[in-house]
Amino acid sequence: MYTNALLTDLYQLTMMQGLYFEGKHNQACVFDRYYRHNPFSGGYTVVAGLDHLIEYVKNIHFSDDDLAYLKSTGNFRDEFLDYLKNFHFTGSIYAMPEGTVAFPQEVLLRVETTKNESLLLETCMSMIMNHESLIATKARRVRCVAGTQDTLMEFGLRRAQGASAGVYGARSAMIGGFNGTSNMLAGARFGIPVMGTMAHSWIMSFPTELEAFRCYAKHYPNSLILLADTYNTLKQGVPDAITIFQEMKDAGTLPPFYGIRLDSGDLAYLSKEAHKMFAAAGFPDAVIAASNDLDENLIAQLKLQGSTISSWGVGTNLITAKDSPSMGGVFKMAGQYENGTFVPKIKMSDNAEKISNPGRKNVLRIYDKVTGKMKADIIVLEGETIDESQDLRLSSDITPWRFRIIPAGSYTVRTMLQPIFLQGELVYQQPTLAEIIDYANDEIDTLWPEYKRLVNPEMMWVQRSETLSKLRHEVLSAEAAHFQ
Ligand SMILES: Nc1ncnc2c1ncn2[C@@H]1O[C@H](COP(=O)(O)OP(=O)(O)OP(=O)(O)O)[C@@H](O)[C@H]1O
Ligand SMILES: O=P(O)(O)OC[C@H]1O[C@H](OP(=O)(O)OP(=O)(O)O)[C@H](O)[C@@H]1O
Ligand SMILES: O=C(O)c1cccnc1
Repeated sequence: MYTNALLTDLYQLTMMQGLYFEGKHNQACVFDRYYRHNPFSGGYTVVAGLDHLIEYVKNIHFSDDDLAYLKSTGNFRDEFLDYLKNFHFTGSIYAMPEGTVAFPQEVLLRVETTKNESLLLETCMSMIMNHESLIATKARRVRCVAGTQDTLMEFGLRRAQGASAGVYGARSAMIGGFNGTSNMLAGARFGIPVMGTMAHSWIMSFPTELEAFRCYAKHYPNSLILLADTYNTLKQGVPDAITIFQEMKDAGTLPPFYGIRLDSGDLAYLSKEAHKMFAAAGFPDAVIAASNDLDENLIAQLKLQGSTISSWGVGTNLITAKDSPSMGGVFKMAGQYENGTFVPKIKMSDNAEKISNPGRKNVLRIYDKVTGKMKADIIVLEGETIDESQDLRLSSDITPWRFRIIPAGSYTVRTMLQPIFLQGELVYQQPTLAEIIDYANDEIDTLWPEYKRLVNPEMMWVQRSETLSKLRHEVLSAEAAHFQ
């Protein structure tokens, strides 16, 4: 059987073989994972994918079939393939927990291990974390406009780009604040509440819509969301739903949660009219659910238009992150050990934004002590601390004339990267999905609304510490000296 060790790019394996024959494969090094722009032109990213990444790292090894395939490509020598037989992860990983809100340029995850292990991890790690963080962020944007009371149902499996995207996307949607999914495999694997209504095919399978509704109510009297738009929503769907609700009310079987789903037409208008009709018939608490290519922008629009929808099915636009379909997280080397000494490394670029930060780093998050809201993130060298009893000066090394003083005693500091693996051992107590969801909900509350708005959000202040700026300047100058 092939394993996920092959879930990588050819060049990682050819570089690994090259380093192996050069005797450099076990050279210790440090890699950082970070990204440069928030997806959806938003103000934040919700970190997700760590659980999946841990499974991948724990299990990484080459099977006989993997090795036979590598040999068959003609690129790899027997001695290297023998070395791969015992390959496993021996290093350390530090990461922001799932559900954390994060910002461009900051280290989301740091890997300290051998060169070859770092190379092998890069592709799959990036794939997992880019995808899951993207979907969690999209879901959070939807939750932010839906408010805390509305129900959000993830309906995207049929439009997902493959099984993995559907299943892990459903889990990420939960981290982003959804209430449940229609995806049964995600429900089974992650314990996510499964939710759903019915398809148009159910309605079309009966001589009349009324019979379709009545039959559904007979089999599922406790979860009764009737799809009301198959023929004519206001002239037939809603009146038929009222007939069924009345029959159940008369029989004393009307469940506490009942209503309709709209899947076409003007959702604002139809929901308002349907609500009026339900209220007039004595069913003011009938739930109105809606779907149809929804996303955070449409939901915000529908709310502005006074829709009475309180349950939203969101599929395609969420599961494919349609308006921002990839997250550009990268994995860059920040340094390596040469003859026992750590040598910080930098990736140069003509584009200043793309020049990487050297060294072993962490992120310190500054919160207002009274409000608990986030004020800034400072990318520091590992081990750097901030004394909360001193004034804190926030200023960027790019625009040093712009600065802000945070008075002593008015702020708290939190270290963002937590140890996940140490010397190959998993040391992280993996939270349950329910715990991650609670944490993610608390995390988003640390942002003022200005950072969460859909359009032109405020950008979180992220800066390098003075020590890191100095190191970066030194490494940059030393590199530049080579070609002067
Ligand atoms: N009041 C509204 N304001 C803004 N957008 C809306 C409103 N009502 C619906 N929409 C959105 O408009 C898009 C198109 O809706 P429309 O009803 O034309 O869909 P449709 O799938 O073409 O309908 P049908 O299934 O009847 O062909 C959908 O994304 C839908 O969510
Ligand atoms: O619109 P999305 O956000 O992608 O949400 C999922 C969509 O999937 C279903 O439609 P589909 O036409 O596939 O099947 P149906 O016959 O059940 O409506 C459902 O009715 C939603 O419209
Ligand atoms: O249960 C539903 O209503 C549902 C599930 C998947 C896709 N669309 C709708």
